[in-house]
Amino acid sequence: MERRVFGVETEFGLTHLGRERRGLPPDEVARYLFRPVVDWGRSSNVFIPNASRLYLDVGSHPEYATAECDDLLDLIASDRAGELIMHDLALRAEEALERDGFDGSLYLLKNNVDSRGNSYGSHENYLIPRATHFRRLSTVLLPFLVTRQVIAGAGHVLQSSDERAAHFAFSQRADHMWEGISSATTRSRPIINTRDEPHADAGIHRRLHVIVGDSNMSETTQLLRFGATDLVLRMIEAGVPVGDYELENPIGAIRHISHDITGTAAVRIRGGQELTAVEIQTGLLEKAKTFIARHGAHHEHVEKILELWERTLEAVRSGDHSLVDQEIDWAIKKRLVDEVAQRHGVGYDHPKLEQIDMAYHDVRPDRGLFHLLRRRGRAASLLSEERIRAAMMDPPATTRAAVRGHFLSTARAYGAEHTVDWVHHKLVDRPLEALMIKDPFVVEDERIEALLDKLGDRASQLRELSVEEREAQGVPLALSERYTLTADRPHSDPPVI
Ligand SMILES: Nc1ncnc2c1ncn2[C@@H]1O[C@H](COP(=O)(O)OP(=O)(O)OP(=O)(O)O)[C@@H](O)[C@H]1O
Ligand SMILES: [Mg+2]
Repeated sequence: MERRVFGVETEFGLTHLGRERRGLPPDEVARYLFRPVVDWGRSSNVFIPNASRLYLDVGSHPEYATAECDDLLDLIASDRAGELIMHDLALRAEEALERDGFDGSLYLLKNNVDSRGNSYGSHENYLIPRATHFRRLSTVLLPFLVTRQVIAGAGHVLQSSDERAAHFAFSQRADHMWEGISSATTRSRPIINTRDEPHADAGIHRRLHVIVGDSNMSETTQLLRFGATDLVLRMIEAGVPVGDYELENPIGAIRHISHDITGTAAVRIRGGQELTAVEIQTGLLEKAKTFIARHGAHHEHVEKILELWERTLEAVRSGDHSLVDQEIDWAIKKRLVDEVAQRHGVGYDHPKLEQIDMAYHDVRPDRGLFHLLRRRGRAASLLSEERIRAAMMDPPATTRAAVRGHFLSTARAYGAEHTVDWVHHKLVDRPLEALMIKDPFVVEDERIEALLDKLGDRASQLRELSVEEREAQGVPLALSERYTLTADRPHSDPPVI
């Protein structure tokens, strides 16, 4: 595909530590966290003005799903905005908890395993042509995803078990995957989920749902993760030969690879050959380089992605992790963990190191260890704070998210009850005029404008609020109103006779 739509869903871990007493259980804390969301949207499943989705299912892992993005930096900005939105909610929840007599600290972690061993996800969504051959997904994409952890894993301090001693692994998620490709999400947790919900024209497109990834803190790692996956998909879509790396046992392989930080663990390819993760990734990288040399770069970050991909593989191959220890999560984290281990003369089985692993993912900017490292110049970034803050409020401009954001903001300004999802737009008073946008690349829609026109004369009545005005609203920034009505509400109460 020339242009592709991307989206990431992040589930967060939540812990409340009481100052004197035990903290509240996570599901209760999650309800506190989502109180402003429910007040704002009367539901714990809402689309917010930046066109992304906030969602609290039963249980305790609040989720943020980015709006549809067709630009990788927009995608990373929207995902990072999600962290700040959750952080904003966490600060308010902490205050509310305190008011109710539950003093203590709330920890919101963008990671994939809690201290009790539960796993939660970071799901990627890629728009792909319906015609993409399923077989190529299992022969090329699956081995790519199984081995991708060596370039994009978040790193993990694994405690000792019956089978092995405590050690540092590439991935948090690898030990929690149970199947290669399947339509189930929770029970068997597959690497690629085939549940067919394209949120697009099902005759043309599919939404590829990848649920194997680790949540990343590092923006550069995210660029590599999404960018390299996009490149592999492009080669699959173009039908070019990419080599056959179909794995004999993808789930055995993903664990085996994760647990061997030297990158030398070999996995068996169907047919008997044995290859290491670095060899498989190098094979795919070389094909991608050739593909780009022949077809040209399709966006401005391709060169950077290829360069970082190569350098990361070199870091694993040579054992010289300093090649990427500011850009790739597992290497940034490992350097920190190793320094602490050395300073205290302890091994990976020491609880302190497990704590550091967790604290790396703390989204709180003034407490999280990743953020601390970034401030100290030990972790690279790609985006300015302004861009991330803007992404908390504004939808991406180049996909239908722009229409959704505009629809939502306008309907709210008029106090008109409405419902939206990825595809639908409806004013509750006009149920017969519900509108669908199946093409995710649409950025304007006359039908929606006409529907919104029925709310009143927008040109003279709506005034866009400045960021300062929106900040002054006393609600989380992501939930602030974008417009105010300059005239009286057109739908005022009916006259009393
Ligand atoms: N046509 C599309 N192609 C690719 N991604 C899409 C498309 N439409 C929406 N997306 C993205 O897919 C993600 C959908 O997230 P959502 O959590 O709603 O889906 P889900 O995981 O299938 O549902 P649930 O979490 O309820 O099981 C979002 O990040 C969104 O931006
Ligand atoms: Mg989801």
